[in-house]
Amino acid sequence: MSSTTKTPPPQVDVSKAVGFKAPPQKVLYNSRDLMLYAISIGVKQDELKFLYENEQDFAAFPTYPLVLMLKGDNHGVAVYGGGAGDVPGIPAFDPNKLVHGDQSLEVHRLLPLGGEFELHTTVTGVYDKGKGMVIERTTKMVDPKDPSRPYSSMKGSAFVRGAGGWGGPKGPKQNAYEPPKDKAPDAIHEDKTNDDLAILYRLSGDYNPLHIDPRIAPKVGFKKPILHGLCTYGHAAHAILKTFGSSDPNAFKSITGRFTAPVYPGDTLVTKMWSVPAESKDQQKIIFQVAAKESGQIVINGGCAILAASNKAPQSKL
Ligand SMILES: CCCCCCC[C@@H](O)CC(=O)SCCNC(=O)CCNC(=O)[C@H](O)C(C)(C)COP(=O)(O)OP(=O)(O)OC[C@H]1O[C@@H](n2cnc3c(N)ncnc32)[C@H](O)[C@@H]1OP(=O)(O)O
Repeated sequence: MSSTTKTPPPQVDVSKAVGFKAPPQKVLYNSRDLMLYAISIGVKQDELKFLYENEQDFAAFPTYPLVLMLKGDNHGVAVYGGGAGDVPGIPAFDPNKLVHGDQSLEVHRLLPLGGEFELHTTVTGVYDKGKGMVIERTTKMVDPKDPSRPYSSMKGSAFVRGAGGWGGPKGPKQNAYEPPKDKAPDAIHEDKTNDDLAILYRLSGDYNPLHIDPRIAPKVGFKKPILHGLCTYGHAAHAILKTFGSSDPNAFKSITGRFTAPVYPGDTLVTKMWSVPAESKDQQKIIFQVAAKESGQIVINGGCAILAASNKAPQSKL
């Protein structure tokens, strides 16, 4: 006879978890990794600089460092935000219940075309959201020979569904960027994704089975494997840089956004962009949202990117 028992809330010790510094994580990549990433975030042959190593201005797409946090082939398997019990004070949990929550990236220096680097990561927040637990990490990508000048800073959160209710802090409210009221987007970029996109994107290094294994996704409430959040995020970053930054990697300064609903491979990603006054005259500030056309759901909300100012008109102004 079967009986249903409610899973007890996890025993979380915030004081042990927050401030925990993970051991430096060695990461490496080469130009092939950069090209694979670029093609899987929707870059096409009209921007060969991200796809062809013989182009004079061949460059890394600026959001590439985000991939490194989850690049599995450095470890055999990637560590999904603490699921393996690698963070003191957070008991191991089912990694399939984890989804990517929020993400931001700040670019400090142009990325080299390859090499060996280190990620220095600190757990900066653990929150009880009732329906789930949020684990926030802040990571710097550095050259170990020159760690005082990081290439980028990244803050990301993992949302562990069903792991809330342990009486912990709720955390700060999201600093959500809202599109200006009553103003149509300045540009809209549509990307029809391929049904097999998650299978391609995972080769960048995030081998999470949630994105490929049809036996796992339904067990955790998805009708089929979902797309990697960072793949959708890359599509948005690409739409923004292409439209407002003339595809110049030097123009990309920062990006932030929250994953609000799952994307299924094959969905059409619709990135709406609003150019709003920036804090400095050297910058452009772009508020953005991404929706999946098929479900009609907003899949990235509260988005904002900062680019260097440009005197060129947006490429696909409506
Ligand atoms: C460094 C990080 C590394 C992470 C590793 C990632 C590995 C990858 O392989 C995994 C992935 O790529 S998964 C794919 C991308 N992510 C998704 O698809 C998630 C989509 N979002 C959802 O499903 C829901 O918003 C959901 C489920 C997230 C929340 O929905 P609900 O349960 O309905 O919650 P809601 O009622 O809307 O809000 C409750 C409280 O939670 C906060 N919150 C909501 N969405 C959040 C999110 N996305 N991130 C962080 N916090 C979030 C709300 O603010 C609310 O809290 P409060 O009351 O304090 O405001």
